[in-house]
Amino acid sequence: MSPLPQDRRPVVISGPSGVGKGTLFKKLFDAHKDCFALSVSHTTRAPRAGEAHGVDYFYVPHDDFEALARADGFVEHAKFGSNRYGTSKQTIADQTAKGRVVVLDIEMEGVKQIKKSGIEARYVFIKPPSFEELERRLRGRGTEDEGSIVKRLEQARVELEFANTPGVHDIIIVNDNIEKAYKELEDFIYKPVA
Ligand SMILES: Nc1ncnc2c1ncn2[C@@H]1O[C@H](COP(=O)(O)OP(=O)(O)OP(=O)(O)O)[C@@H](O)[C@H]1O
Repeated sequence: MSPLPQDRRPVVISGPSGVGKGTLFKKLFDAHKDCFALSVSHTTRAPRAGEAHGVDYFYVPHDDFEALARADGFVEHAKFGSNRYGTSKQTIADQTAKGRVVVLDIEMEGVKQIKKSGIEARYVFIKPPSFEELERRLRGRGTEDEGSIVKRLEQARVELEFANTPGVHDIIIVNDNIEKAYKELEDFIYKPVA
């Protein structure tokens, strides 16, 4: 079995949509079986076909979500459209208790909230080699309609600007060559604790 990283703090991975976050953490999970757990978020939206409770999301009624938010049960939460999304403190604690290092795939506002919450975590930002390449990947993935692509690219500009703020992230990895980017991510996560 692959060893756990010495540093057990949750790893927060952010970066613009289409930059390759999912591709990178899937490689990490495949290479190190049973070492990591992707944090499952809570949401008030209805499950889509093929999605499962506890796997893709924890699907909860609006009232339950609000109650948990009031009880300070989330490390970060946000509203997209009419639905709420959030990462519960309990989910992180449960996975950590199982001996896994929790990986959070989170957008910029969530990163800001986690930083404010004072929770111990490591922050990784994945950057595209260029804006044009990001657009090519988003289009190439074929999952988004034109409106969604335009929105994601606008948001990408904001996120890339935010990532320039000194001290926000512990490492910024340019995902140009996937193997090279993966190696950088793995080296960072497995860096011995000083
Ligand atoms: N280094 C790379 N070179 C070329 N293509 C890549 C590279 N890394 C990822 N891709 C491709 O780019 C597309 C977007 O990758 P992925 O879905 O992992 O992005 P993401 O950051 O997780 O996006 P989202 O935030 O929308 O979930 C995919 O089609 C993926 O195969």
